Amino acid sequence: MKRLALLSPRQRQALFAALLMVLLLLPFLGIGQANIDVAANSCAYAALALGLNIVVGFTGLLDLGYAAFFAIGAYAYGILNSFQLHPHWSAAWAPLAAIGFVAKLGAGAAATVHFTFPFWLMLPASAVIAACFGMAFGAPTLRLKGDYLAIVTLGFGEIVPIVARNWSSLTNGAEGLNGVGPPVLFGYRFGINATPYYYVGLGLVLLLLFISLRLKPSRIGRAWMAVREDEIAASAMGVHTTRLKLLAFAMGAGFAGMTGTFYIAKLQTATPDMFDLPVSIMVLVMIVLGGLASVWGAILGAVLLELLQAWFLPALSGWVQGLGNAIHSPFLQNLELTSASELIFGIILVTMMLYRRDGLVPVGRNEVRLSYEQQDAAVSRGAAPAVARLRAGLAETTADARPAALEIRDLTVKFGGLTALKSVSLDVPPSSIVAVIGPNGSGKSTLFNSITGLVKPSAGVVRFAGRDLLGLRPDQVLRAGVARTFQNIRLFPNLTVMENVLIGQHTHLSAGAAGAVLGLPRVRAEEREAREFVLELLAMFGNRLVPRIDQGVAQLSYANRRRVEIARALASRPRLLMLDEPTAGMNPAESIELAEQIAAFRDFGLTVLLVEHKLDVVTRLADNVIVLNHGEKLAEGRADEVRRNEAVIEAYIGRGVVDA
Ligand SMILES: Nc1ncnc2c1ncn2[C@@H]1O[C@H](COP(=O)(O)OP(=O)(O)OP(=O)(O)O)[C@@H](O)[C@H]1O
Repeated sequence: MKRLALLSPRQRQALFAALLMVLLLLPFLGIGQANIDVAANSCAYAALALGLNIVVGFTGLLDLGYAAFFAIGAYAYGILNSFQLHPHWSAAWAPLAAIGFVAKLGAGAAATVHFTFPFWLMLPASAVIAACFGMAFGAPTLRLKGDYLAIVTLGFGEIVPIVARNWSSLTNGAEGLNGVGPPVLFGYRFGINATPYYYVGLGLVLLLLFISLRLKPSRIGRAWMAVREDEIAASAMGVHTTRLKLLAFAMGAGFAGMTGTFYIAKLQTATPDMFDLPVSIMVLVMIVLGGLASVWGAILGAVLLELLQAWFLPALSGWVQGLGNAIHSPFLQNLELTSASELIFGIILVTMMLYRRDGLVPVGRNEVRLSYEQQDAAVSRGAAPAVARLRAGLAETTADARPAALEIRDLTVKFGGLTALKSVSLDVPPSSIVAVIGPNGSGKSTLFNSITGLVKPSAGVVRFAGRDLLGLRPDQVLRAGVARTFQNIRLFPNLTVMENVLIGQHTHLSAGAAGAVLGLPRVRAEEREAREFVLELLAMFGNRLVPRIDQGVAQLSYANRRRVEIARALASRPRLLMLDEPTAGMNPAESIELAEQIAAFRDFGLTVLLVEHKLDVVTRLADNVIVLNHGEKLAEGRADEVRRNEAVIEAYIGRGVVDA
């Protein structure tokens, strides 16, 4: 797999073309109908895996009831192209009959309607129907996280087959739908020959593969991954997390719905047990085996599991039974491993978790080897292009808005019985730097969280540029022009430096899922420009980050991670930048370097609110300092005044520091 990653894009394209050629010629290679059928089933599983990969792999939503959407797509087609529903014929049906969606069976008063909705129409229609169910189901449940979401989806996955089993008038209950019509293409009726189904399945996989590959590096794909990596940070960077989760859920459901239609058309029957829990688990195992979030991995996992079930398990049963005959063991003679697939899934899951968590085709990060020169820090202060663009962004937003002043009045935050902030008021004038200092637990982070919508204050007013921020979601606060960093660094650890900073531009980019899939020129131009801006922003830190642009942020030094977080916040082109202990973990030289960069931000018009423990940094930077203690404002003034304040010395600075 590593070798594959090393291939140039051209070599990869050639490899893909060769593979595609083999796949297209597969039915002519004399492999037999049974194996072509296995190949067609592999396509169905691969399509399912690609859909679940969007939900679980890209967005990190553990969905254990995915087969429900597969069932919905299957029954949608099955019901609308079979004899299951046969209402009495009336003239009202005539228009549908004219376009071939229904047929009249019998004559006179006994005539009934035979539903014959075409497969080719139902393929996209099922995607839409399943996606609608996905949204209806997701809207109330996607607020849940992790295990809770898994349990709710598990329930949904159980409910759908139960409904199918019991709503006999619609689904024919446990007996299942019979006589589901096969696809008809230009008068050719597919029948039971596996070959045409294989080609349809292959087409479906190619379509879904294309969509997945286009979405993954797009604005939407990045936002999904941001949600997966750190929902709070994603939201603070402007991602409307609920909407994106819903989109992922709907899209995954749509993929499954389409596959359901394909699968049922191929089998020409649908029974509820085809959509039970083991199917959801099987698809999950496929993407874990392939590598979560890995598009090619999902396909590989699906093919391997189908081959395992179709070839390996029957062969294994034969070997074991043969062994049973040889040693006269009735237990082994009767052992049927073909039905033991769930046991095998379990073994695969456990083995993957123990030995290869990233799956067979891990989502690789380039290991960037830096030259000696690149590793040697060349410090820069305020790279001109980024500054120019940030300044232009500020001018744009300030043109019709009021000055970027932050006003906080009587802000009170309570956590149960603990009052973290007591009636705190402060002002951050436009284009100034205000620092908040205070001992641990004095409420500094709570202040930041209240401003950015992460904590709900019990009373008070937070107004920025004349707009009330209280009650807004974190992404709305970002849209209002307020970006922040976190005390404990909340980057998206499995994404690269470039991807992290690109996510900062989420609200400034407009590409939706459709635009990204279609590769519209507007979207491509926007993406190119966004990447350029990232490079410009990173250049603000000299060569500390530029050579590391494709590195996963988890590999960066602590100080560099802080810089990426600042760049990510700046990427949103804020008017107020809130930095929570930006120099924590940096040595004195690095702290001063960063302090000068922050000063440069103010110089080009940004308003900065800063939490900082290093008093020399505060003194160097802050126009005004606010001291918090036990959630209350203890003092306020210029840094030198505050440093001499007796109460501040007592509560925070300590006499030793001042005397020294
Ligand atoms: N989500 C929460 N639930 C309950 N208590 C909280 C919560 N967040 C903060 N607190 C409490 O509120 C008080 C203020 O915490 P906060 O993190 O704002 O302090 P801080 O000044 O940022 O401290 P530090 O410098 O250690 O980060 C502390 O007593 C803390 O334990």
